[in-house]
Amino acid sequence: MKKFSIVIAGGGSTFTPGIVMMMLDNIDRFPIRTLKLYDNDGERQAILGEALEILLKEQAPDIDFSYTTDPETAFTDVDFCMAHIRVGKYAMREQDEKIPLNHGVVGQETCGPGGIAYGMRSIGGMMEIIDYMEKYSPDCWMLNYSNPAAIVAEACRVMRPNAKVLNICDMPVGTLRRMSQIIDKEPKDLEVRYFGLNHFGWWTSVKDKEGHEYLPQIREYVAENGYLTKVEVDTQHMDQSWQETHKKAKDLLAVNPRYLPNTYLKYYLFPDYEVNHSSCTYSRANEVMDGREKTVFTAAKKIVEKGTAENSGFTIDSHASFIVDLARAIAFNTHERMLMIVENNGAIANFDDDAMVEVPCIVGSDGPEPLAQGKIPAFEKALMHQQVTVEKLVVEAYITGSYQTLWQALTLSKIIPSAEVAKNVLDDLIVANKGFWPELS
Ligand SMILES: NC(=O)c1ccc[n+]([C@@H]2O[C@H](COP(=O)([O-])OP(=O)(O)OC[C@H]3O[C@@H](n4cnc5c(N)ncnc54)[C@H](O)[C@@H]3O)[C@@H](O)[C@H]2O)c1
Ligand SMILES: O=P(O)(O)OC[C@H]1O[C@H](O[C@H]2[C@H](O)[C@@H](O)[C@@H](O)O[C@@H]2CO)[C@H](O)[C@@H](O)[C@@H]1O
Ligand SMILES: [Mn+2]
Repeated sequence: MKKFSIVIAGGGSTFTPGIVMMMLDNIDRFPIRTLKLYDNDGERQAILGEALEILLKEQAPDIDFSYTTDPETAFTDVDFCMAHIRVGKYAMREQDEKIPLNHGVVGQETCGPGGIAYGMRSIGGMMEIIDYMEKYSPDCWMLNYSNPAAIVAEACRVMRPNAKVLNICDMPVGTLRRMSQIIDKEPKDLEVRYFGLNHFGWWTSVKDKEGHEYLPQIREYVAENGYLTKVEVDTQHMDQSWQETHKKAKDLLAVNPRYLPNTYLKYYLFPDYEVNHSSCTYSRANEVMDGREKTVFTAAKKIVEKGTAENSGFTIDSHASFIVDLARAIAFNTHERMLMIVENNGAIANFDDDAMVEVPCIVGSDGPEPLAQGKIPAFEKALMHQQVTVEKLVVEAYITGSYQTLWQALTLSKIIPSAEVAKNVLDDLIVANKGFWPELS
């Protein structure tokens, strides 16, 4: 079988060790000859790079491993770029969450003003790595899960329409795993129908391969418990705040029992509840810095200190195996059915063609082919239209440098109560994001 050359962009990410371990776990399905880490923060990346070098020498000595901050070295001779960059890192995520909260507005990584601020930072970073990929390895595909994926995907559509970038999110994968636990099945036994935007959608069907529909059974469970399951396989997302998120799906279902909701809809439908249950001084960014970031970087330092990765704290991020499924779909034309963020073009019959939507696709060597999801009802359609317009305005504001357009984007966000609050939040975000956003006028 062909062996592939991979670069991980955002090599210093908290997810890098888990994803490398997951790739090693899948090496028979997806052989690797070269693995490179690329980051623009050499110091942060080196901590993980040194540890992974030791681990790979022990567990996969045939793989040519390296880490670099030099784009040419990183992007030359690569087949796939797995991209998970966070422009501004956790320090800026903290600002994205706390600035809106100080104005009484939801502060969240990818939704509402936090997501808009993050989007304005991510667009430049993403275009930069896409350009490196196209310059040094024109045949390479980028599998992107850098956030905010909805805004990044729209920016790719407008700014790099021909680039080989596939935008994907792990949330539908994680939620399907919870659903499969609820009905005592395996995710691979199930086939779903789904429509929406990234972090903003609904499952309309969950069937087994024989065609049995499980949506009513799952709905009954979610109406009582949300997606909180009894057997926990996802240790990372059992922090208190994530438990609350999974539970809150119960209230989302009460508003709209027709379909099964994406958990992040809670930020749009229950913003007042979210603000009342958030802390302006200790947000999710703090939870992650004190949790996942500390755990991963402490484990890396220990490996380097001991000179061995035996019994190391690095764990396989097995839920991320969808990344290998996606790479295999492209490399081996497997026609895997996956939820992807793609240009609508009729997949949702009564929604704008040029909207970036999240729908099931069949993925082969030429990329994703969206599956038709038919017409959607008025309630979901109106919510989606409002949100997708926010995402489009953010990209327009980035390109034109228009303060007015970004103010409109914030004003239109369902999470923000008025144009006045939108302006106050925007003015604080501009100060905090100096050097990361284009100058607005
Ligand atoms: N879509 C999904 O399903 C999903 C799931 C989990 C995480 N994520 C995303 O993955 C990314 C990484 O998350 P994390 O929590 O591990 O963040 P992190 O801060 O630990 O890692 C991100 C890394 O990106 C680097 N970086 C920033 N800008 C860069 C640039 N222009 N070029 C190269 N490297 C750059 C940073 O230096 C940092 O080392 C985030 O965008 C996060 O939102 C997405
Ligand atoms: O707050 P964080 O940094 O821990 O997570 C934010 C990410 O959350 C989503 O991904 C979750 C997924 O929903 C859950 O089921 C589980 O499997 O873990 C994932 C994160 O590893 C979301 O899709 C991402 O875009 C967010 O970055
Ligand atoms: Mn996501």
